[in-house]
Amino acid sequence: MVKVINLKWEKRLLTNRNARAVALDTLIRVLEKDSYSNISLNNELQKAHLSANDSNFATRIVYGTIQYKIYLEYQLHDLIKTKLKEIYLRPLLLMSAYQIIFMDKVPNRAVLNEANKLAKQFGKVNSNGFRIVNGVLRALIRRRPILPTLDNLPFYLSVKESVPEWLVEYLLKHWGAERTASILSSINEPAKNIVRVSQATNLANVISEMNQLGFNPQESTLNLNELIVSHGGISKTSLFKNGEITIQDEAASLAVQAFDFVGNEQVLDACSAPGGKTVQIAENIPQGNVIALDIHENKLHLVEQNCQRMKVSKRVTTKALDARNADQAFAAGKFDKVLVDAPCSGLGLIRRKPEIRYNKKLTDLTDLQKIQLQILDHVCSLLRSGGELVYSTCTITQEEDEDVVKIFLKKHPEFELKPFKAAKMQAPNGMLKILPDSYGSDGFFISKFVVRG
Ligand SMILES: C[S@@+](CC[C@H](N)C(=O)[O-])C[C@H]1O[C@@H](n2cnc3c(N)ncnc32)[C@H](O)[C@@H]1O
Repeated sequence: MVKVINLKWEKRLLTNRNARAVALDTLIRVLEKDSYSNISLNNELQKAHLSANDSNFATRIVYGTIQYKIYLEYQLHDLIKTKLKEIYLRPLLLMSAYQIIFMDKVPNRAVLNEANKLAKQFGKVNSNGFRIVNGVLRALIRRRPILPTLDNLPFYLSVKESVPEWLVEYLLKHWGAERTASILSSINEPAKNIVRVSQATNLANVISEMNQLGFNPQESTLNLNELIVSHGGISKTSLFKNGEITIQDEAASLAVQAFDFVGNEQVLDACSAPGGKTVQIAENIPQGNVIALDIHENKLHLVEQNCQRMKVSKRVTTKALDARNADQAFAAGKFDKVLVDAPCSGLGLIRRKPEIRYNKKLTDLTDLQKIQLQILDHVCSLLRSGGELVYSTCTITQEEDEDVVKIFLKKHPEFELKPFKAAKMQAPNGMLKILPDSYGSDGFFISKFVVRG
């Protein structure tokens, strides 16, 4: 494999070795102990006190290794001739393979040297782990990356895009070979840095300030108040701290825009944490109120923090409640609008959260469908006649999206789908599905209902 070697990078990497140890510690937790990547990485970064560059380097190794786990395992599989007994070995081989194959600026000999040292540091006394690591990585460097043959398309795509085979088969069944390949390659692209500008703020002023700060904001294709910025770090700006902008995907924010607001409504946000859409609803109803539920009491402080920062707290009340009990807690017909942004498989978010792909299985889709339908069953009576119900998910599966709509309508013939316009998007049949390759946004589903007149 030919790599362009940047000597400045090499020197920096060799003098700052801790980044890789942080990455390895994190990956041991995530890959061998099923911990969450963001929590484990934050904990390890906090302990290590790395420079900003080294933190970025460790972060890239962790997320890249997780993102390409299946692909990397395939590269290493026939090079590993012995049982990997020590817990650090598999994560170390995977993260080293990631650097060799994907990080062009990192010289292979730096990867080898550092892997060697980490093997000695993490291995037991008298362990021969460093020899295994050395042998496998040298063999990998000699050989080019490989892929399975195309004869078995699901397996080929599973390895190539590092997505479990069941999910590839699912996509193939629903969208065919060409679209599946497009969806899969798009979810491995870097996620956009995207912000939503508060409706209480002047968009032109925000754009001008972002330009001054070097964020080079660009218009979103989907949405009016969303801006794509050139790089991360926006949450450190005063625009963010003062509640003029928030971080919200351009497809996700369409769900609230599917409502036709008057401005004084009573709204129920049935599944609200961390509160992105609660804030957005509150911005639309200067004389109204939102009740924001979540089953997990410990997540409600995120909703409250978000509302406070975005200066809409006065119009929001949070309440820990299983939405499946909402019809016992509130009077029938109390609300003008109800949003069910349901718990779901989250498969529309794979680009942002690479491990989602490994945590889900086919049966989850129907298990989640049951919960989604139960929530809808128990909130729909809370809507006043003429009120609007929006059901949305951050997934793209038929079971959790169109099938939920179909089953709900069958059980509740008093409801019908309502065509809607949300920012730059139209949903003439009352449903809008955005696949991750359509606009480079999250995959998202929105449906809107009204009580039949
Ligand atoms: C997709 S997230 C909501 C995201 C949120 N609407 C936003 O825009 O920030 C789904 C939320 O539903 C909550 N949840 C799951 N089951 C629930 C239930 N039975 N009742 C209420 N909330 C539930 C989860 O804790 C999670 O916070």
